[in-house]
Formats: sequence, C-alpha cells, structure tokens
Amino acid sequence: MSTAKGMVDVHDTEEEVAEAVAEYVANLSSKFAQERAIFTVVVAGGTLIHTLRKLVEEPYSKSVDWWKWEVFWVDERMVPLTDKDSNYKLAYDGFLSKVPIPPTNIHAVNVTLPAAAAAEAYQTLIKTLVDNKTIDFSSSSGSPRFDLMLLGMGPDGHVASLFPGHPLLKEKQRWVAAIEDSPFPPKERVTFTLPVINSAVNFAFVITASDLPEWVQAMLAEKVGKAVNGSGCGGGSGEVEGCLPVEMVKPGGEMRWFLDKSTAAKIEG
Ligand SMILES: O=C1O[C@H](COP(=O)(O)O)[C@@H](O)[C@H](O)[C@H]1O
Repeated sequence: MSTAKGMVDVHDTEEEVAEAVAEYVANLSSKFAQERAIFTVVVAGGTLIHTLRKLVEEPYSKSVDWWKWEVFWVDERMVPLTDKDSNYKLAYDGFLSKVPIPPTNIHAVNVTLPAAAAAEAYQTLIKTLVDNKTIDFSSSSGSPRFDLMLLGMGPDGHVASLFPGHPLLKEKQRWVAAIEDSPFPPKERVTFTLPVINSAVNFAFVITASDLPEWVQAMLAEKVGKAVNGSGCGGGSGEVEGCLPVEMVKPGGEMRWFLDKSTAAKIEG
C-alpha cells in the first residue's frame, strides 16, 4: 500500500516482516555498494534488532558487501557498552558480531564521556566523515544524509530518544543532542535530532507488535495509524505542539513502513 507517508508493507507475522526487511536492506546494500562503494546505515535499539535477524542468516550473510558498511546509532543510552541496556551491545550481540563489517566502520557513541560531551563528540565524528565524503550531505537541510536509517517506535510514539512533548523535538541546529530526562530509563541518552533523521536517503520504520499483549498492540496500532494516515506535524510545517515524534518523521528520501497486521490495524485505505 502506498500512502502520503510512503510505502506501507504489511505482513501477517513478525517472521514475515523479518524476511521482508532483510531483503529490503540487502537490496539497498547492493545498490549503494555499486554506486558509492560505501553504505552508511543508522540503526536504533529496541525490537528492531531482533527483527533484523534474517539479514545475518544465509543467503544474506554471504551475499551482502559487509565490508562496505559504515554503521551508526540513531540513539544510545549512557551506560557501559557491555550493559544489557546498551543499544550498541544489543546490535553487536544480535547482528554486528555475526557479519564481517570492519570494526573501524562501526561507530559507537563514546559512553565514557558525560552525555553532552558524548553528543558533541559523536557530531564531530559525523562531521569528519561528511568532510571526507564517507557520509553524504544534504545542503538543503544542512544535515548529514545517511543512505539508510532503520528505526523503531516506542509505545508512546517516541522515535530514537526523541520523546512526546520534549523540547528536543524543536532542535534545528545540532545534529546530535544529549537528553538527561528521558521518561524511559536510562534517563541519560544521546540522540540524532529530527533534521538528521528527516534527511535520510532511505528511511524504514520497522514496527511489530504481534508477540505483545493485545492492549500494547492496540496502543501501537493507534500511534502508527495516526502517523501513516497523515497529519500536519513536523516536516515542512514545523509543527510540534501535540505531535507525536513518529508523526514528525518526514524524510526527504524514500520512506518505508514494515509492519505486522496488528500494528497496521488502524491504517486506512
Ligand atoms: O528506547 C528506545 O526505544 C525505541 C523503541 O524501542 P522498541 O523496543 O519499542 O522497538 C528504540 O527505537 C530506541 O532506539 C531505543 O533507545
């Protein structure tokens, strides 16, 4: 299904979503490996990483040009990289440790610094990689332009570590910011801001709920339905008040939604 907010890919089960996501990422990897010899990929934490599992199984584990990947995090929790709450650890254990991406191409947030300094250091790192053309740049938004952004959505409609009603939703200058009052633990985090998220060349939301209790499925379906059915939130309109972060994601590039049936329940059309 195609809507004002991109292509919506609905599958009966989470297992089928995982297969579709693997194929989608592998195809983009091969396209960018040919066109740029580099593939810059941004991942979130959360359930997304589990749904990426098919990508590190055959045939993709052998066919993808892993050595051309450059990996970044859309957000990180300020805990040691060995902590169970670390988004780095989640991705490393579930995904990165299983494929031959060169360790120097895996760009973790420096969690040994205070959150504000870690955000600044991550922005500096990204700036260096923009300057040497590893990461593309969008002159219209003044932001880095990652080849692929793979994100999930929290039960309250949060995206990355951008939470409903938080002043960081209005951030226009910084690419990376610290948040010290996250409503979900841990409180201290580092996150990409909306201008960077909205500059992605390819953007995919991967949101599945079929394994969760029915009330959570209903809650997620309502938020996703609101976002996909369209609103004046974010993007060019710049509206923030009363908007869920998920509604404010309006990338300039190609947008895809990978959903299971229960998460897609409130989408019209
Ligand atoms: O806290 C976070 O939550 C979101 C959503 O996670 P999910 O488990 O509900 O899919 C995640 O995308 C983000 O990276 C993470 O830090």
